[in-house]
Amino acid sequence: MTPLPLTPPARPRLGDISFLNCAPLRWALADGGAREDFGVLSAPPEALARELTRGTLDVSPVSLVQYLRNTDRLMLLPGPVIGSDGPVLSCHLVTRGASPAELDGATVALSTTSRSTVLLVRMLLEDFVGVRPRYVAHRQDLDAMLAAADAAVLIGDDALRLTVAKRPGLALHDAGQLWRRCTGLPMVFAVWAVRRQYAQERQPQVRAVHEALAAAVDRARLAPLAVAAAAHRESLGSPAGPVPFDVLLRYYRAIDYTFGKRQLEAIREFSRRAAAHGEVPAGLEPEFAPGLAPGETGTPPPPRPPATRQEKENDQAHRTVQIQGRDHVGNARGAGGGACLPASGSRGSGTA
Ligand SMILES: C=C(O[C@@H]1C=C(C(=O)O)C=C[C@H]1O)C(=O)O
Repeated sequence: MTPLPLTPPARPRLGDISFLNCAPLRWALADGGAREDFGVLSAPPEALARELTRGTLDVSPVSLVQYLRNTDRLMLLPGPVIGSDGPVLSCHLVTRGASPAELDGATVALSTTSRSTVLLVRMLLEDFVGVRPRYVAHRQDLDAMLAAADAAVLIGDDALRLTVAKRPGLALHDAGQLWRRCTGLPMVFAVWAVRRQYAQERQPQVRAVHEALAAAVDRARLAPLAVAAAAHRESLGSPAGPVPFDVLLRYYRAIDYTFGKRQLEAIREFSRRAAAHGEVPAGLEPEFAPGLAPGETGTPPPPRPPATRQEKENDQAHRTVQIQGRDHVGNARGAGGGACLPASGSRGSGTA
């Protein structure tokens, strides 16, 4: 008879993005009682990617670009993802009123907190609009970024707060919405990745993490009011001030944790474009942890609320784009190079 181990196997060590985009999962893991099954580290995405590749975390959400740059060490969980099928509300190109087409030769400050959105915006500007800005990496601080540059790309709670704060003269261009307009695809900003070695040696643990996350996504979807209330309480502790409850309700209708066929297609499209820019290796194919079949994570999201007049107009504009010519990585793009992008941003009060 094999003796029982004296100590139980170490709990899987999970990363948790310390932004409001993961508040629904924090709430649901705690509410469902699964939180105690894991060791959890909450940190910004770039710190989580560092810890995961160093081996001090086992499974973590990481920026899509960080996954694509580390496929030799990481594998994918087939869900959840942090994505949006349209505006995401928390990943913006911010200008002083300029449209993307007016940024040729301009300086754009790129937040060092982001890996995916900063590359996404560069690809949108260069591949779809056809402008060539100059880029500077900058700590995420909007005022300092706009003092040093003509435009800034920022993500997370700082960007979400901008969609509610009235900042006269500023135009917000939602990165999720721009990508959707230009490609017709959802955007996947972050994925849950597992260390390759851990995925191979600890299949039952990886399965348990995946199941707990899928159950958390389901639990959060069924309780939008409790989720928004919990996120609002979290935001009360921030020096930047609370995010209103109704904004959070809207935010969690925009954020989509689903990992289905369209998200896989979106990852492939992003990866292909990023490779054409020399930012990730060419020819990558997403690889899932052994034993975990890709499929939809959780139940389908609830139907979207009826479109506003503005959204209907945007949609109409998207449908009437004439596809003409090819961009420099060989993709069809709209007439005039930037036809899938709006002529000007929404000034002062955000895109939502
Ligand atoms: C939607 C978001 O997703 C994120 C965007 C990331 C990026 O741009 O690299 C990384 C992780 C996620 O936090 C957000 O932060 O607002």
